[in-house]
Amino acid sequence: MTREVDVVVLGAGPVGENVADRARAAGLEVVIVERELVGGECSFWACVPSKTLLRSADALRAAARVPGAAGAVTGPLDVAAVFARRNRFVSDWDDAGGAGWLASVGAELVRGQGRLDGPRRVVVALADGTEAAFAARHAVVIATGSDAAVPDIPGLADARPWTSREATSAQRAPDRLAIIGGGTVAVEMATAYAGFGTEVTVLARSGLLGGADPFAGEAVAEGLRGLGASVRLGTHPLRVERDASGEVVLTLSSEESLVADEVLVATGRTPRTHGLGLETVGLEPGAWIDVDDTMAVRGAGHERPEPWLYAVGDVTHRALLTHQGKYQARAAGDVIAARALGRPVDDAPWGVHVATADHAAVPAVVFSEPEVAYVGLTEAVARERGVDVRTVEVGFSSVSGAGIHSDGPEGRAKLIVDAANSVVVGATFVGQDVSELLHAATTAIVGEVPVTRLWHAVPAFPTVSEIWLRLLEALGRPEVAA
Ligand SMILES: Cc1cc2nc3c(=O)[nH]c(=O)nc-3n(C[C@H](O)[C@H](O)[C@H](O)COP(=O)(O)OP(=O)(O)OC[C@H]3O[C@@H](n4cnc5c(N)ncnc54)[C@H](O)[C@@H]3O)c2cc1C
Ligand SMILES: NC(=O)c1ccc[n+]([C@@H]2O[C@H](COP(=O)([O-])OP(=O)(O)OC[C@H]3O[C@@H](n4cnc5c(N)ncnc54)[C@H](O)[C@@H]3O)[C@@H](O)[C@H]2O)c1
Repeated sequence: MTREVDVVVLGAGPVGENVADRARAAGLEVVIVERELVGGECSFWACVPSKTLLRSADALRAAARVPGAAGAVTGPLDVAAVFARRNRFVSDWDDAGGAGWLASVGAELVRGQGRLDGPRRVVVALADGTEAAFAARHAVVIATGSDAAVPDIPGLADARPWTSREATSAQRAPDRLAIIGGGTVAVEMATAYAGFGTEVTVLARSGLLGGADPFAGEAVAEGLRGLGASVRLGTHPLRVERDASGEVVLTLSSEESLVADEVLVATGRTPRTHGLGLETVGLEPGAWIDVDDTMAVRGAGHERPEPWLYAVGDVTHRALLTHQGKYQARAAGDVIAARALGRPVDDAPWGVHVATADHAAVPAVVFSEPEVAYVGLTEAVARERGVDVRTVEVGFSSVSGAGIHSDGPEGRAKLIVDAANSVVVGATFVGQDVSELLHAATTAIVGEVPVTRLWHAVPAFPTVSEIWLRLLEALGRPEVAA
C-alpha cells in the first residue's frame, strides 16, 4: 500500500536533516529515509571525527609557540586519549542522538534504502526484507551525499586501501601511511597522523590544495614537512600491491618504490546516485545531480508547474561542505513549504529561497598545519571571470595581536578586490587559528561592503583581526576628490 505524505527526504545526513527541519517548521508532514546512520558522513566518518583527531596536536603546537606555556607541555601527545575523545564525539558510531533530534522536530524516520519509483514516488527497502511505498504530495528531496572515489590505479582496489572512512574511524595509528592525493582530506589526514608519530608520505600529482590560492598549498607542504611528513609533489602511484606480509608497496611515477602499512586514497568524491531509481524520472544514474538555485532538479520532467524533485548537499556537487549543504537545505526546505502552502517565493539572487552564495561566497577551512581558510574567488578564478582584479597580501608578523597570540607568527592573508566596484570578492588566510578570521571576510563579500566602508570596521587591539587593517592599509587609504 502506498502512503501519501507531504515530503520525502532521501538521506538523513546533516543536509537531509536540515531540509526535514525547515519543512516541518512550516507544518508539512515529513518522512526521512536513512539506510545507515542519522547524521551521515559528516557526523561519523568526516568532519567530526577528523577534527577531533586533529585538535589535540594542534593545541599542543599552539602551546609550544608561547613561552611560559611551552615549558609546561613537554610530554608527548597521548594518542590513545585522542582516539578515545574521537570515539566519544562520534558516540561510538551510534546515532540515537540524531534519531532523537529528528523525532523532536516531528520528522518520521524510516530506516532503509530508498529509491525513486517514478515522479513523486519513493520505495524503501526495509531491513526486514519488506518494502514501504510513499507518494509525496509536494516534494521528494535527494540528500544522499557522496562516497570516496577510488581511482583506477592497477592493484589499488585489491590492496585494501583506506578511504576517509577508515582514516577517520581507525583505532590506532599505523607506523607508515602513504596518502594518494593532495586535496583537503589528504592534507588534514597527513597533519593528524604525522601528529600521532606516523611516518606519512603524501603523493600529490600536482601541488597541494588545488582549489585554494597557490600560496596556501605551498605553506601546507612546508608545514607538513615541518611535522616530519614527506610531501612528494608531481608524483603519483603507477601500481599498488599489498604483499603477503601485509605491507603495501607502491610503485611511483618516479620509478621508486614506497612501502607503507596502510595507503589512504584521498582523490575526491563520487555521488551516491546509483540504485536510486533516477532513470524512472529521466535522470542519469551515477551522475551528480544538476539543480537550479532553489535546489529544484533540472531535467526531472516536473509534471506540474511547481517542481517536485529537489537535491541538496554533496550529491549536487555545488560545494562539498556541510555548512554549505545545510544552507542549501534551508533554502530548499523553505521554498518547498512556500510552494506547497501557496506563499510567495523569493527566488531572485540573494532572495530567501535561493542558494546564491554557492556561486560567490563559499567559506572553507582546512584544518591542516598551518590552517588555511578561504572564501569567495581565488585570484585565478576572479581573472577567469573577467573581474578587474586588485590583490594585496600581508604577513601576520606585522600584526601585534598575532605576535601576542604566538611568538613569531607565520602565515599571511590575501584579499582579492574587484577594483571596478571596490568590493572584496575573495580572501585567503594561512596561519595558526585563522579559521576564526574567515567569517568577517564572508560577511564583507556577501554584503558587498564597499572598501571605503570597511575602513570604518575597526578591529580591536591587540587581536589577530588587525590583519584586516594591515590589508586595508596595503590597498591604500581612500582619497577625497578635490
Ligand atoms: C574526511 C572528511 C572530512 C570532512 N570535513 C569537513 C569539515 O570539516 N567541514 C565541512 O563543512 N565539510 C567536511 N567534509 C565534507 C562533509 O562531510 C560533506 O560535505 C557532508 O557530509 C555532506 O552532507 P550530505 O548530507 O550531503 O551527505 P552525507 O553526509 O554523505 O549524508 C548522506 C546520507 O544519505 C544516506 N543515504 C545515501 N543513499 C541512501 C539511500 N538510497 N537511501 C537512504 N539513505 C541513503 C547515507 O547513509 C547518509 O547518511 C568532510 C568530508 C570528508 C570526507
Ligand atoms: N575541512 C573541510 O571542510 C573538509 C575536509 C575534508 C574534506 N572536505 C571536502 O571533501 C571533499 C573531498 O576531499 P578530497 O580531498 O577527497 O578531494 P579534493 O577534490 O579536495 O582533492 C582530491 C585530490 O586528489 C587528486 N587526485 C584526483 N584523482 C587522482 C588520481 N587518479 N591520482 C592521483 N591523484 C588524484 C587531486 O589532484 C587532488 O589533489 C572536498 O571537496 C572538500 O570539500 C572538506
